Amino acid sequence: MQPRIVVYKSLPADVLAYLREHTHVDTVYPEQFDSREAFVAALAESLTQADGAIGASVKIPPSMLESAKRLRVLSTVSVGIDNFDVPDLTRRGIVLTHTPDVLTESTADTVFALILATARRVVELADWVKAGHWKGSIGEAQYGVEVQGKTLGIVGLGRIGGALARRAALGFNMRVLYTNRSRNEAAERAYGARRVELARLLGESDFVCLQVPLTDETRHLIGARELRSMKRSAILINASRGATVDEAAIIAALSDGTIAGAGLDVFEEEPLPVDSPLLRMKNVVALPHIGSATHETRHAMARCAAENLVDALANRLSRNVANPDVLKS
Ligand SMILES: NC(=O)C1=CN([C@@H]2O[C@H](COP(=O)(O)OP(=O)(O)OC[C@H]3O[C@@H](n4cnc5c(N)ncnc54)[C@H](OP(=O)(O)O)[C@@H]3O)[C@@H](O)[C@H]2O)C=CC1
Ligand SMILES: O=C(O)C(=O)CO
Repeated sequence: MQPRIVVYKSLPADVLAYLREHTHVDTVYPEQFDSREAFVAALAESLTQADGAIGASVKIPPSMLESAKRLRVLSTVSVGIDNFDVPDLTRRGIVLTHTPDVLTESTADTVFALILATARRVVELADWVKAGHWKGSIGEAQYGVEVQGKTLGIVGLGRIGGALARRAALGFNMRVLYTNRSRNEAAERAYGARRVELARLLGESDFVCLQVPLTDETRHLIGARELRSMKRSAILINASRGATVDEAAIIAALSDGTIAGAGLDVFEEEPLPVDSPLLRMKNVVALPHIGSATHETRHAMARCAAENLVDALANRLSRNVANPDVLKS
């Protein structure tokens, strides 16, 4: 008998067809429900009958799994795994798979787009032109700051951080500093990246980019104190998860000139509430969590997650397992 799965995010037709070839598919999509609560309740109910599930952007806490006695595999269409309690999944014997690598380059592009957009005030000035304010030669009031030759601090130099370091060092002749718990020797060799303490990175960088996973250790890693230790001319870029930064602290720091600007792809609450002060700040470029959002990358992520699920259900997956300890039990 084919394993039974729940698909809780719409997937490209060919990926869904692939899943239907190998499994019995049930679907529960957010857009079918009037409220988020109703969707989550329906998902929890369908997990009770499922061997596996595939989707993204939904928190799946232990409480949702109490009655999911058959569940063996959760496949997230993302590299980030902060929607799950990973040790709890391991205790339950549930394999968690994710999609590293396939989104690395497109996400690094988004980060670099935020660096350039904030430094050169691209969004603010494009809006200024559209509003009919361009009536003569531009002057200092419209100048931005240089990116090339500056110092880039990467908090979390892993796969995406490495692709960012490559763009910065080889494309823009930037000096690269980073903080990781362990050294990234490949990035040190290839891009001259230098591992330093967070305090030094914050104090010396012109652009501080967060690319750490969201964990208990990294939640609110950047708060009021850290923002105060940055240069007043510095720009903060966050394309990791909103909660790696204390959003109230960043709003205060941007309002009082503690830092010069921010490029944000992720927020503590998503979608960003329409009354967020961030939306009224000229020195903020806010994006709707588009780090990996190209047609090509999103398709590759869906395909990767589907293959992860099918292979894990067949007990033949050794790649892309976020809790490899589960395979030992
Ligand atoms: N905006 C978007 O759309 C996207 C956002 N993301 C986010 O980016 C994150 C990173 O992805 P990816 O580069 O593939 O992941 P990697 O695991 O390759 O890189 C993460 C890096 O963070 C470092 N790190 C982890 N914990 C800490 C810590 N406590 N202190 C300092 N450094 C730490 C790791 O080094 P070490 O272990 O040595 O500390 C590692 O170098 C994802 O988890 C996701 O949240 C990813 C894709 C798209
Ligand atoms: O993969 C992730 O973790 C994302 O945030 C979306 O690509």
